[in-house]
Amino acid sequence: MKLKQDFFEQLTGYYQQVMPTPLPAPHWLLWSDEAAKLVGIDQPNDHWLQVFSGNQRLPQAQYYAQVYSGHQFGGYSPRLGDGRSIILGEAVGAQGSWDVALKGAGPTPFSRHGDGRAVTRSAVREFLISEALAALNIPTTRALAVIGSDLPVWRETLEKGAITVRLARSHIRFGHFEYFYYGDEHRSEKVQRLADFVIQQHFPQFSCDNAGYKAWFAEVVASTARLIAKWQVFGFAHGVMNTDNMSILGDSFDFGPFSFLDTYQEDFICNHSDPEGRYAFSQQPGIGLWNLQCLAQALTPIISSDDLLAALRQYQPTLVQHYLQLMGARLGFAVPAEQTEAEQQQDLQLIGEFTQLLEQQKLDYTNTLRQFAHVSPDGNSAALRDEFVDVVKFDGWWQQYQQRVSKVSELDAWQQARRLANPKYILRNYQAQQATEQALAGDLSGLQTLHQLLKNPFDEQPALAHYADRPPQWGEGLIMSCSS
Ligand SMILES: Nc1ncnc2c1ncn2[C@@H]1O[C@H](COP(=O)(O)OP(=O)(O)OP(=O)(O)O)[C@@H](O)[C@H]1O
Ligand SMILES: [Mg+2]
Repeated sequence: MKLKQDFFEQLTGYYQQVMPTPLPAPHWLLWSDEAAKLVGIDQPNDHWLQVFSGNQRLPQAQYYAQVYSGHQFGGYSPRLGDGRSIILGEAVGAQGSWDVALKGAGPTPFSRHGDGRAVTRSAVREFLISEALAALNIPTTRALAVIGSDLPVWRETLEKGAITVRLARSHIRFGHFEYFYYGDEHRSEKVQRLADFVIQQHFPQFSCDNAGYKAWFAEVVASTARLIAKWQVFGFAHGVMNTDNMSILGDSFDFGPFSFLDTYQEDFICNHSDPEGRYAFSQQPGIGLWNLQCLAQALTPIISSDDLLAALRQYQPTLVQHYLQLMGARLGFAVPAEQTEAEQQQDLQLIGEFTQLLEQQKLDYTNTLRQFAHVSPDGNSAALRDEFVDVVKFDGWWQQYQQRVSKVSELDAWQQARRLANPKYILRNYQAQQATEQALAGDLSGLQTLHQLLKNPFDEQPALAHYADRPPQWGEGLIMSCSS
């Protein structure tokens, strides 16, 4: 692994150096060959086990925790920072560079009252969802490995400590900009330096001047809109969309109480600490905009209000267009890039009526959509229709749908395209929970199977078909605690 230190060298004052606290008797729980390849590591061995558990210093690494702040559940927290994540530098890979971070590596100057650790349950969930989202083509940080230990860590009960080795194209969050905007007497200069760094590292097409800043922010708005469109399309609820968990590159970032929808439910809340549903599934698009508005405020020293507002106005149209194109692909009709508003409204209505039916009839979101791979839009709808209890309502919808879908000349190709747009497998919380309990009892096979399964979510994988079954009653729509 070849590391460079651009953030460390260029942004003194934006982090503090700190060494990991050794993790006693570490062992591998999970390893991603795909993620390892991104950073040029061949395989797990004892050297990497010692390095990633923080027990052995990697000579070419710097060890530091970044400072940031953020709006948490609507209120501003002026100083957060990496309280349990330590960054080693940027690994240079064939397809770009990746920050390498040890999440759960012990206290840092930003830990406040926390212990700097992560528990196995949450480290495993972060790993599985990172790799699962990547396989669904949803922009995300990646996970290289999870390292387990017997270190006692207290949450609601006594648990075991673990480290996720996280790879991120960048760890810079909206909250980084907020920290220097609200908290630094040299705010203009500090915000500008950070923006220059992001542009030079990730947006070489833009210059570091007024026109470049404006174009860059428009791109941040667009990538955030595209990301959240994808979450809505695949039924992914993030759960803690605080501005300190929003990546400046529009990648899914920080996985706590997240959940995919099992049964379709618009107002599904996956986070136990969010009783009012600020981050409910249906609220995500609006919260994405709210968060971008916070970022825009922090960028006022370098971008005019008019330019910021103009960029923010593109958020909703970008999100809607992206959402329609992807939902069109799932349902099997083409959505042109340029649609009139009336056409968009019609498509939104057709899709909305379908999801309403799913909600009314308490159907599984993923499994029902997968049935589009088994229907013929010109005729046989049985595979899909059989999912519904109230078939009369379904038939009404199907008639409208048939009018929207163009004549299908090659049914096999059409169905194959539906298979590639509608995953058979998603990460279901209860399955992660079961596999983690098994791993804590010493048997890693459940975790490995789940990891394998989620790498190829669109494949039938007949031997593992039971993973696509609806959850048992106890495991349906599990609401997760925030403690991790
Ligand atoms: N166990 C802990 N010890 C110290 N600090 C913590 C701990 N858990 C969370 N924090 C800090 O609390 C803040 C909010 O936590 P949040 O759960 O959003 O982040 P995280 O999961 O720790 O990390 P990241 O956002 O890097 O994925 C962050 O500053 C985080 O570092
Ligand atoms: Mg966080």
